[in-house]
Amino acid sequence: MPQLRLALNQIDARVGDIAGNAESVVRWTRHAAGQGAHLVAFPEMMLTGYPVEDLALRSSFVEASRSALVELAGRLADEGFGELPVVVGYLGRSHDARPRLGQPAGAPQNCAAVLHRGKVALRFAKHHLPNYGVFDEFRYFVPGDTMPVIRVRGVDVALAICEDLWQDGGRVPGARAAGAGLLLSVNASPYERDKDDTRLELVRKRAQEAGCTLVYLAMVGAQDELVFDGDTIAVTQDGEVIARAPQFAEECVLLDLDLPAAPAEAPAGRVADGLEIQHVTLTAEPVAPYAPQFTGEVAERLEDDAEVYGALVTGLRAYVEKNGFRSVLIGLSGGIDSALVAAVACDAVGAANVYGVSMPSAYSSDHSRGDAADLARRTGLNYRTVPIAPMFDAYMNSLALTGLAEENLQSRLRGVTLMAISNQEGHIVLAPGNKSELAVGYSTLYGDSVGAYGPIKDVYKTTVFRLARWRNAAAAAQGETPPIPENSISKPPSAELRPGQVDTDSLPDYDVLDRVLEMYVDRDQGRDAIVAAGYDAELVTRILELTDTAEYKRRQYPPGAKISAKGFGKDRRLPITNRWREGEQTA
Ligand SMILES: Nc1ncnc2c1ncn2[C@@H]1O[C@H](COP(=O)(O)OP(=O)(O)OC[C@H]2O[C@@H]([n+]3cccc(C(=O)O)c3)[C@H](O)[C@@H]2O)[C@@H](O)[C@H]1O
Ligand SMILES: Nc1ncnc2c1ncn2[C@@H]1O[C@H](COP(=O)(O)OP(=O)(O)OP(=O)(O)O)[C@@H](O)[C@H]1O
Ligand SMILES: NC(=O)CC[C@H](N)C(=O)O
Repeated sequence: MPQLRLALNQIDARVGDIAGNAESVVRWTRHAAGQGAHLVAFPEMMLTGYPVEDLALRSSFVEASRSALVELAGRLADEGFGELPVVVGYLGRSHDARPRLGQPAGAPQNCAAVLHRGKVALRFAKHHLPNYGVFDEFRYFVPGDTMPVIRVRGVDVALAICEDLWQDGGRVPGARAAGAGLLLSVNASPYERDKDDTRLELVRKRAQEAGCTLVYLAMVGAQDELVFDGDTIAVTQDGEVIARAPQFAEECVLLDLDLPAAPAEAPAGRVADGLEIQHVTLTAEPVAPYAPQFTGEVAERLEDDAEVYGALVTGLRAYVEKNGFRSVLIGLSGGIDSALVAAVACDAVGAANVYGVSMPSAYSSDHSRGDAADLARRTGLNYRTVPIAPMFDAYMNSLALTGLAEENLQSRLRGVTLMAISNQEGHIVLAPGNKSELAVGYSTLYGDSVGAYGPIKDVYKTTVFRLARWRNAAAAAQGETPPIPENSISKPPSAELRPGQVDTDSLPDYDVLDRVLEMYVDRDQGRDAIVAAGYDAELVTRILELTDTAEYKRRQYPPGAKISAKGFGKDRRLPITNRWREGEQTA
């Protein structure tokens, strides 16, 4: 039986940094070559990063990606890796896979190529384009119409790109029809809670359908709101997991596989969905001395809270680093939200790069100030106090505000103070709002909602509590100081904008609120369905109305890591100006 050593590079790419990403490909290929790999693979759109959004519509960017691919092929050969086939994702054009003489280069495509002996040996494009949730690929790309198969050391390897596995038809049955011995899919699949279980089931099912071993190579890292959790998987055609990479970590997964020999005659013709087989034999590679060594490791899965927390850390770290910052700034109230954000920030960029500011007003309780200072001591973040009372008094002398206007002024003075320190010292401001608050508009525009990035904007308040407890327990289990003061977790949440204020003055208990919001926001259920699930009709109407009328606030909120199936970003697009009110039509 022929044997292949695969090098599956579960790595990050930076959107728009074509030269830097090409450099990564060279560096990781060098490592793979040193490990005796026979076939090297990189994630979907490795060369450009993913998703490139409207950059795909700009010719200069598409052409830069296409020419970088050709240069990269030459560079790999110059560096001595020419005999090693390298599969790399890039942004291409519709005629790349099948050039048509005398015709323009065509529409943008989500492509991958096999680089070998200094040349682009094969190019192909994603056949199934995702166009739901956060994906808009019909806006940018036209689908690929070939079934790519490469023969490497006597094994026929069929190739696919991400969504090609998620939809029926196309490349999975195509791989079976082409008689492939291995199906290799390169991916950039954004994180959502529990998606690893869905992916595993999918990959198992598709391996059975393809009738061969299936290798699913994932991207890791983050881009704006999307987190890529890794989770590279290899399964046999019976669905047995033979390798699984760790979550949230860059890694070259080396895997030795015994695979069926390809038939003497290369497959040809059309297969599922009319895909035309594009077969390339990568001949005459020297057969290096080979002994199976990497039989596959199955990394332990993180439990649910650890996984969500890992996603928040990965998302924030990538945002800070990829945008050229080193440090972050947070208003510390002593409450749970800012405390969790601070803990995530310390894990993401190191406590030495986290700056916290306590900004007490006349209504700030002693325990709040004490809890903020305690958080700073526990984590080691940089801490200072800037009282807002003198600024508040100056405004009040000029404006004589009352009620909500007076309350919100405190929040806005804190926002201005944070942005002023950000400008002066170069830290980016983190907005501490959670998903429950964002849903019902429980935050002050240009006040506590200022910031560059909202690390917990897709985390419901009940999960905020759970994650805080989990993070403290994880620290205690390792003999470290738990970062979050117990008092920040146990006291009733309060905005402290007027004497004795608590969140439950304006909102239902978070347990109830979050369950209703999950039905409305995450599952798009209507008022009647939610009431039928056993919730008070009046309460449901109020929560839904608050949610509908807060769209304008959400649109002005900073980006932040998506951890749910439906975050307040590209996943949920609603009109701001919108007269539709759930339930009114049945009243
Ligand atoms: N459809 C629409 N499109 C565009 N703008 C719209 C709008 N509707 C109102 N607006 C504007 O929005 C303004 C109202 O929004 P905004 O100024 O935010 O004020 P508002 O939402 O009225 O008040 C802020 C709420 O957040 C609560 N809160 C909770 C937790 C923390 C904090 C904190 O600050 O630390 C605050 C606070 O207790 C209060 O209930 C209006 O004055 C109007 O200018
Ligand atoms: N006294 C304060 N000093 C510094 N920042 C503050 C202060 N009060 C409020 N903030 C900022 O405004 C944000 C919103 O306040 P809010 O009370 O909603 O959240 P929290 O205090 O973190 O959590 P909780 O809702 O559990 O009290 C805080 O997270 C914090 O960033
Ligand atoms: N990049 C892609 O094609 C991703 C789509 C796929 N359904 C996923 O979420 O994993």
